[in-house]
Amino acid sequence: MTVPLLEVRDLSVTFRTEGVVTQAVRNVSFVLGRERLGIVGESGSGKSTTGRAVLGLVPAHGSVSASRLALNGEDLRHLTQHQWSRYRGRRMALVMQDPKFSLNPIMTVEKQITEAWRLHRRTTAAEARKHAAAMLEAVSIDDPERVLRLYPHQLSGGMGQRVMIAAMLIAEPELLIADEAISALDVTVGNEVLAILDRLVAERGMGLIFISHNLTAVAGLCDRVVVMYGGRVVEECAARDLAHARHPYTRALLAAAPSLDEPRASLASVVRDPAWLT
Ligand SMILES: Nc1ncnc2c1ncn2[C@@H]1O[C@H](COP(=O)(O)OP(=O)(O)OP(=O)(O)O)[C@@H](O)[C@H]1O
Repeated sequence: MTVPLLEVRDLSVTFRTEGVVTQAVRNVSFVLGRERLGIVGESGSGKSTTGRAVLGLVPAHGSVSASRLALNGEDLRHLTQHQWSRYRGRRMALVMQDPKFSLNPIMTVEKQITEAWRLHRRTTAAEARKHAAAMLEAVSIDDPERVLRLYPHQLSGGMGQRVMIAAMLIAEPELLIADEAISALDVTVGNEVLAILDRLVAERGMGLIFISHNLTAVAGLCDRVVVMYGGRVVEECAARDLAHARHPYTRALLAAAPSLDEPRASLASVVRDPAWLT
C-alpha cells in the first residue's frame, strides 16, 4: 500500500483567550497525495487554522489534537519546535496572502530567497545566488539578476508573491500550503500566480493545499475540494463536481461567489442549520 503524502485524522484545534474558548477546528480528516486539494469556506470556518496545524504553526494559546497527523508516514504529532522548523524549512512550506507582510522589508530579494535555504545546506554564496536566480526564472520573473538586488518595497504585489513562492520552493518541499495566496492580487495577476503554482506543483510532483475564498480559482486549480463550516468538514468532492455539490452550505457558497455577469446572493442571508455541525 502506498503511504499518502499527508494524513490528517480527527484534527481539532481549540483556542483559549481570556477565558473564551473557541473550537476553531473540529475533527477534521483528509488525505492528500501529490495532488491539489482546495479548502474553502467562509471567514472563520477554520481553513487557516487547519493549514497552520499541519505546519505546526498554531500559537501557544491553541491546543492541537489529532489521532493521526503524518507526512509520508512520519508522525508529526509530538515534534519539538526545533524539529518543526526543520520540517518547515525543507519538507513543507507556506505561502501567505500578502507578500508585504511576509517579506522582510530590510532584506534584498536574494537574501529572502537564499537565507532559509542556506541554513539547511552547505553551499557558497555564489552557488546560492545562482540557484535563487534560477528560482526567479521558474516563477516567470524576467531579468532575475536585477530583481535579486531589489528590496520588497520595490516589487509590485504580483512580483512580491512570486518572490515568496520562489523562497518557499527553493528547498523543494513535498508539501506547499498556499493560504489566500492570490487574495491580495488583482484578477489578472492572481491568475498568473495561479498558473505558476499549477505548473510548479505538476513539475515538482508536490502536494498542494490551496486555501481560498475564491471558489472559481479552487475549481480551476484543484483536483479535490474540502468544504469547511464552523470548524468541520461538511463536504468533500472532486473539484470538477463542485458546481453540482449537494450540501446546502456548499450550494450557498456557490450562490454567493462573485460573478462578473450576475448579481449574487449574500452569504449572510443563508439559513444555517445547527445539524451541519453534528
Ligand atoms: N490565534 C488565534 N487566537 C484565537 N482565536 C483564533 C486564532 N486564530 C483563529 N482563531 C479563531 O478560530 C476560528 C477559525 O479561524 P480561521 O482563521 O482558521 O478561519 P478561516 O476560515 O481561515 O477564516 P479567514 O478566511 O477569515 O482567514 C475563528 O473563530 C477565529 O477567530
